[in-house]
Amino acid sequence: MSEPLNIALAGLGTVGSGVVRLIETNADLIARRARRPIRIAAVSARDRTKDRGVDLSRYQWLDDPAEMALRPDIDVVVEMVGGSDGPALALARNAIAGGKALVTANKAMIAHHGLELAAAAENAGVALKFEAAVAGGIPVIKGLSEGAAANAIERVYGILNGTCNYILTTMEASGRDFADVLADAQRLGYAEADPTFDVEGVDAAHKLSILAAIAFGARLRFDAVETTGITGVLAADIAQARALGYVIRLIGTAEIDHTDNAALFQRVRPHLVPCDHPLASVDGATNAVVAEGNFMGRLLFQGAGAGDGPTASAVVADLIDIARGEKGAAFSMPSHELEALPPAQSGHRTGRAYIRFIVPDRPGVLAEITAAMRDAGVSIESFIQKGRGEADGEVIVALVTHEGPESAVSEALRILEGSDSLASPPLVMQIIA
Ligand SMILES: NC(=O)c1ccc[n+]([C@@H]2O[C@H](COP(=O)([O-])OP(=O)(O)OC[C@H]3O[C@@H](n4cnc5c(N)ncnc54)[C@H](O)[C@@H]3O)[C@@H](O)[C@H]2O)c1
Ligand SMILES: N[C@@H](CCO)C(=O)O
Ligand code: NA
Repeated sequence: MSEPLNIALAGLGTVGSGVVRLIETNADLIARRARRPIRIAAVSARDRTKDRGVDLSRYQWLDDPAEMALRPDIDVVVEMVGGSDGPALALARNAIAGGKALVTANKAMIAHHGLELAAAAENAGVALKFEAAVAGGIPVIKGLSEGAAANAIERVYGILNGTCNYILTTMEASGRDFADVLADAQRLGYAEADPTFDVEGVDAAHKLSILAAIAFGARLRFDAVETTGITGVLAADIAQARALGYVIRLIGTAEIDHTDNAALFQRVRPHLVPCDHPLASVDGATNAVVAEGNFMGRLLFQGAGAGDGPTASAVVADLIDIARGEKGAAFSMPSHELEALPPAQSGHRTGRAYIRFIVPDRPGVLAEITAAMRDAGVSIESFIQKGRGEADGEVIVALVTHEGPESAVSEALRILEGSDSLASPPLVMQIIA
């Protein structure tokens, strides 16, 4: 068998210790499939004494991961520290500049600096791979950039954050509180170091921007993802949606808008999903990605989007590719060939929407809401008013619109803005077709 692929691991948390466990457990089959062994040459994390459930005594410990970039005996640096900038980015830049391949699970870093790192890797002639960064263990990057490579991708959308999906589906099944369920997701190792990235939709936006770049051959534009998280979703919304035949899921959607010149639409937002749609049965920390291509039709990728084992599986798959000598292009084509597409206007879009208001329980309120809808040209399909809401004297009013332009819904909400008939800003969720 050939020389081993020597790797250095930075970060030994949920993902890093999963990678050590996987490489140790499956060493033989990995060596056969990679046609050479994968050998851990050095490891580094903040705290050497911490019990991680893996025996690290046989690996060289580096107090400073920066050393990895300089060591001639290391072929690949595996970054599992996290954070868009700081030590992770410094390590990534130095590793590539030092001629090492880089494997990372860090979607925040790739979303912010992926184009720079890809260009640096191309110049240095080394691989940059990040399968674990999008939808954890699901090989969706490989699926899109290799399996679907012959297609023009028309749309890519799905459930991209395990923490939010775990929270929404657990709230749905148990009626438990948001905060209580979030604490569980953190305990299970699904949540980011800063869980606001999960619940505010930022983590899903990181992943969506990476997927969109690969799917459409577009320059990555994380800054242009329209992002709303799940913190505004009430137990009452979950119940209303259920009564109407839907569940609520945080969905990231990207597609090319051809209304004027080609533009890139990217949005993360809670959506209503019909109970018979494949995404409705995706629960817990499971992720699912749907990709629609002009020859392949609709593909559905589904699996564990977070957690040590599945994420490690994706990291080590990247290492096996590198061991086999497959460099590939980080975003499926050379970074300078990615097309610079402007962000699309969401008002061009059409569809049905759920709009929820919390209103004072007094005469005239419903009339004001329906008048605003009429004046903006929004046609209402159904309307639910539910008993007393959260606070005293307030009720929850939810409506579902007929198919129509999103710009009309925005106009209706603009008319209602600041009205004393609304106790708080309304929540709008699109309905997945
Ligand atoms: N947890 C998941 O399910 C999951 C899934 C996919 C991707 N990711 C990504 O993987 C990365 C790691 O996530 P995690 O959940 O394992 O995080 P974690 O907090 O469990 O582990 C981070 C590790 O990095 C080490 N570290 C922090 N600062 C360091 C520094 N300056 N130098 C050296 N080591 C340092 C910590 O000691 C720890 O070992 C993140 O980018 C995350 O977004 C996580
Ligand atoms: N925090 C992320 C981890 C996987 O990327 C999630 O909950 O999906
Ligand atoms: Na993946």
